[in-house]
Formats: sequence, C-alpha cells, structure tokens
Amino acid sequence: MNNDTIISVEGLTKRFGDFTAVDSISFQVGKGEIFGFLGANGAGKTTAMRMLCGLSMPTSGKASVAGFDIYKQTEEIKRNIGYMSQKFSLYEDLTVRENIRFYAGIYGKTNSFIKEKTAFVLKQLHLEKDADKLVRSLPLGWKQKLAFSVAIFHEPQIVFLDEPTGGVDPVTRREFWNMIYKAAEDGITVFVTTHYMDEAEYCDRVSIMVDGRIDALDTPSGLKSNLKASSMDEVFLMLARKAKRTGD
Ligand SMILES: Nc1ncnc2c1ncn2[C@@H]1O[C@H](COP(=O)(O)OP(=O)(O)OP(=O)(O)O)[C@@H](O)[C@H]1O
Repeated sequence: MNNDTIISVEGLTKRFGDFTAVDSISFQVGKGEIFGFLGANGAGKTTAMRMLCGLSMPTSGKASVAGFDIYKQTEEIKRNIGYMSQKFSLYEDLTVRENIRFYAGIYGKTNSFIKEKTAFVLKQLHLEKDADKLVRSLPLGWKQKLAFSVAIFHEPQIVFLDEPTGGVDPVTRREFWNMIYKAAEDGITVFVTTHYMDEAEYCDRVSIMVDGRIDALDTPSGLKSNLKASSMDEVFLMLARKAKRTGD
C-alpha cells in the first residue's frame, strides 16, 4: 500500500451461514479516484460496501479505509466517509434545510460552517426557493442530488454511493455525475455501484463482481480492449453471463 492508496482490501470475505456472499476479494483504490464497483444483482456489491463502511463485520480478510482498520476502527471510518444507500436516508417529513441541518449536526460541525455550507449547497442545487419545502414534495432526481450533497456535507475523504441514480432519466443522471466529478475534483474519493453501463464509462477504473468474486478490474478502455468489446455493456454481458447467482 502506498501513500496514495485510500482503500486497501485483501482477501475480504463475508459468509452468511454456508453461503459466501463476498468471496476473498482484493483491490486498492487511489486517493481522488472514481472507482466503479459493478456486478449483476446479488453479486455481493452491497455486502462488500457495507463492510468497507464499518457497518458489517467481515468473516475474514483485511481492509483499511482512509487509513482505518475495518475491524477495530469502525467509528473513525464512519466519521471519515460519506454513504448514500439505494434507499437514501433523507427524512421525507423534514424540509430540505432541516435535513441538511440534521446531518451536519451528527458530524459535529460548527454553526458557522453549517450556515455557510448550507447556503452553498442550496445555491448549487438551485433549491434556494424550495429550502423550506418538505423533502417528500421533491422529484426523485432532486432527492438524489440532495442526498448526495448531504453525504458529502462534512467533507469526507471518501464517499460510498450504492446505486445512487436508480430510476431517474438520463439527463438527471448526467447532472448527478457532474456533481460526482466536482466532488472528485475537490479531492473526495468516489466508490460507486451502478447498473447503468454509460455511468461505468465515467469511472477512472471499474471492477466487476461475479458470484462474490472480482472477475475483472481495469480502466473502462482497458476492459474493452482486453475483452475485445466495443462497449462497457458488452464487457458486462460477457462477464455477468458466467454468473450462477440470479439475485433476489
Ligand atoms: N443478511 C443476509 N443474510 C443472508 N444472505 C444475504 C444477506 N445479505 C445479503 N445476502 C445475500 O448475499 C448475496 C449478495 O447480496 P448483495 O446485496 O451484496 O448483492 P448486490 O451485488 O449488492 O446486489 P444488488 O445489485 O441486487 O443490490 C445475495 O445472494 C443476497 O441474498
């Protein structure tokens, strides 16, 4: 592991009873990288991501995230990362402003930091006029962008995004990715799962999980040339076809 490595994983495994959901995966992610974590339904992405976020104990293997050990330093990991799950965790019955305030409070930020950053986020999202509306009244794409802004509000070293753009149109997904690029430019490492292959093309490197194992890991162009494929769609189909799991 060198100084530019921010996530280091070696032989990481998670079993549920007799079933091996994540089967000895190893990889490293560099600081500031946009790292795509792909795989068919049930491949083990969420399970792996939850271990890296300090939310689930591994069965075996090693990993460090932002310099912290995933067995012993889960609280430090949680303070240094942002996490946006598929069912992102905004409170529908709180306003936009209250949601921001709530999450900022969890990370113990000062009032002046919260005030200044809230104004910045509302402006960036063009939500100034809607700041006091309930989150439930926002369209899905806006909720996703707000959830992302909230996940990186405390300026974490890494943000983990689990299918952040599910269910929205391509234009909204493109806008969401502009926010991801901006976060990466600001030095935040992005670890993202997606089912959309156009999004895989936006990543610096992509790993593809098949039945709990990492089957391929390279830049999108490296994967395409190794497999003689013309698109990431084709790469994914070639690898995912081998999968025995069907997801749930
Ligand atoms: N708590 C659990 N107990 C038992 N099996 C589990 C548990 N959590 C996940 N699994 C199983 O582990 C496998 C991997 O699930 P996981 O959610 O990590 O896949 P995924 O790649 O994130 O899929 P998706 O794209 O559908 O979210 C699945 O077969 C799932 O049913």
